[in-house]
Amino acid sequence: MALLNLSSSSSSPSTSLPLRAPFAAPFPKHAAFALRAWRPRSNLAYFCSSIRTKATLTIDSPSTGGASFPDGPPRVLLEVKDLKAVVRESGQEILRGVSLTISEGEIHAIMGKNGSGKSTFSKVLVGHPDYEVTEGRVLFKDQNLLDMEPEERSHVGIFMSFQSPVEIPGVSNFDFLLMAFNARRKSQGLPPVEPLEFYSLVTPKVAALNMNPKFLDRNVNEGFSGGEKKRNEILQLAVLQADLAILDEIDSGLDVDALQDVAKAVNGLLTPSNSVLMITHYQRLLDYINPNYVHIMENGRIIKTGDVSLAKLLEREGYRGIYGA
Ligand SMILES: Nc1ncnc2c1ncn2[C@@H]1O[C@H](COP(=O)(O)OP(=O)(O)OP(=O)(O)O)[C@@H](O)[C@H]1O
Repeated sequence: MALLNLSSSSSSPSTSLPLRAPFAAPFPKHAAFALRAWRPRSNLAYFCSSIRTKATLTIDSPSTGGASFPDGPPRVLLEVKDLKAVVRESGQEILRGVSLTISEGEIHAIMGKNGSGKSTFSKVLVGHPDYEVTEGRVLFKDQNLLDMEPEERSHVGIFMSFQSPVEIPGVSNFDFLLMAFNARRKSQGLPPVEPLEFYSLVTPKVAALNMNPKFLDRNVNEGFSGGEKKRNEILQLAVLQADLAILDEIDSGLDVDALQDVAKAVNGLLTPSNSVLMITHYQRLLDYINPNYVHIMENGRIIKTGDVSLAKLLEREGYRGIYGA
């Protein structure tokens, strides 16, 4: 069992958290879950705008037409087939057969009315305990994701930014990031980094997000405004990185400047081999993070897939326009 050291208010470790124990104290259930859903990667990320022009051969979308791949088609990262899931407690079916394929270097956006199942889908992907998968399959890098514990999912490369990031009283942002970063290193057989070295690693990322460095000393999300929480989520992603970043409404609660900072940071993390799945209600985010594919979810299924013009149609005409299209 991996043991992580946490301090309550400074960067010097003092208490231990058993990472593998499900939702172990002292973190609230969802905080521990969130921690385990992260997967950092040690290589330096770099921006490659060319990924936005890549297309996949596996999704029926207008933007695949005529695509050619001199180096071969991009590798499929995530393949979801006929995924059905219920709320564990009540048995209520929420996902009713979701199918979606994401290849390396692609940005996918999921849009849909309130309650259509978008967040549930993303939470099921990271193994949220509130839901039980009843049918379907999910392969991530050719491995059966559904067989994995949430922690393993983070180790194989999935990060999720939650719609409502949790507060973790008594744990500083810096300690939390360091702990998560070192947990990942441990899973890769690497030695932990010391706080001083980590400080040099994290401060440029804080600056890139236009965050006040004082946020590193504050307890995780405690007293943060909605927008500050969202920036903080992206800081976590920037530090930990992932092969697949699932971003659930990162644009909600952001002012115009914050939206640009966050979008810039996300764009800066993209490489030809990683991917983003973002959930959003609004076209404005897609102006900054340009998706290859836009999916519309309705009643627990993806009912339409297209390019960014689908989001523009939605903005113009609402869901009536989509259903009639
Ligand atoms: N743990 C749960 N217990 C009971 N109902 C749930 C649970 N999780 C999801 N649901 C229900 O499933 C439906 C889909 O919820 P979900 O949060 O996935 O929707 P969404 O598309 O993300 O909505 P929004 O755009 O409003 O965020 C909703 O009716 C919601 O109430």
